[in-house]
Amino acid sequence: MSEPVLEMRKISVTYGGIIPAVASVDLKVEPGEIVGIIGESGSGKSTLAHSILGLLPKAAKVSGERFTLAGKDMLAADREGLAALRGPAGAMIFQNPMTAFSPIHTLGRQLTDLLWRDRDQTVARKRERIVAALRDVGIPDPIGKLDAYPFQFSGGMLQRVAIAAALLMKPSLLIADEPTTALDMTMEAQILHLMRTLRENAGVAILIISHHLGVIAEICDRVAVMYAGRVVEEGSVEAIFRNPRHPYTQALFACEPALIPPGVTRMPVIPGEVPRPGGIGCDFAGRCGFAEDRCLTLSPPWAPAQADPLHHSRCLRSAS
Ligand SMILES: Nc1ncnc2c1ncn2[C@@H]1O[C@H](COP(=O)(O)OP(=O)(O)OP(=O)(O)O)[C@@H](O)[C@H]1O
Repeated sequence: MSEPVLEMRKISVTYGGIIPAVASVDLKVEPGEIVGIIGESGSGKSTLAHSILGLLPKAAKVSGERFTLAGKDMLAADREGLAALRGPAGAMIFQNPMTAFSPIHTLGRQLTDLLWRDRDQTVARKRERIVAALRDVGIPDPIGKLDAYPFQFSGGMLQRVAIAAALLMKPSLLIADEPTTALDMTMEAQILHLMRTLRENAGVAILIISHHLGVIAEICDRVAVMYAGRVVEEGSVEAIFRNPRHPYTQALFACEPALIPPGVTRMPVIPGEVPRPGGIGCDFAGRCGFAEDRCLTLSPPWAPAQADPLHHSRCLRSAS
């Protein structure tokens, strides 16, 4: 079996203090796999994504047992080493594609700059690669677009260019942080279709973060649910959506507008706020409708579901 593109074992991240924003996370992404991360605001999704690409602020500390990206040891790498891995090992696309580009340079210039590593290639060869990448993501008249500026594109078209930019560097892992949140539904469907095509044609693995459960259900093979810096449930997309086991995952689904039954007129919310991790017992106990006394004092184990050993959750009720 081939090596995972990403492997994190007991990885924690702090922003300088002692309370972790990401706490002892285990996560694997296999080649060509699409893995989704869901969770409320503040649950640590972006911190996790930024740790993979060495994009955390200087004061942040990453620790744990094992952290590899495309076979490279991320725990052993210094800031320069992590920066060197950005591009060839992992690349990221963001919610707002406008922020990914400089407003004052043409796309041709900005995409050529990304190929600085390929010093032995002529300008003409780089141009050919850029035009091919833009064509691959469905940009019409790619040669004509090289002299255009970012503001001349719609949000959806610019997100396509951002994906082309990421793929130009042939990354093993593409990280997409809310890639369709700023787009309308038609554009969203096109971008999701594009990402699936890229996985099929280029074999790129994708880690996608989204608040939008419909996006996750549509595109992912596997899903990890984050709460207070931890992964509290993980399994195939079918397992998570058909049979969510953790009360937090169930609560997230109960708040998803598309899944609310007809006749319910008030939008449900999960009461309370995401706590900082590291307390005693289960981090969700204070907000959980099923909490028992033991949930306040015992740490829930990471336990597989009886019917599906690849579906895990971190809850005393589902473990017993
Ligand atoms: N630069 C930072 N310095 C200090 N703390 C931070 C920093 N960035 C994030 N945090 C804290 O880390 C925790 C996790 O935040 P993070 O942004 O990773 O969550 P998230 O799930 O991505 O949320 P959102 O969906 O709103 O982006 C939060 O408590 C947040 O306040």
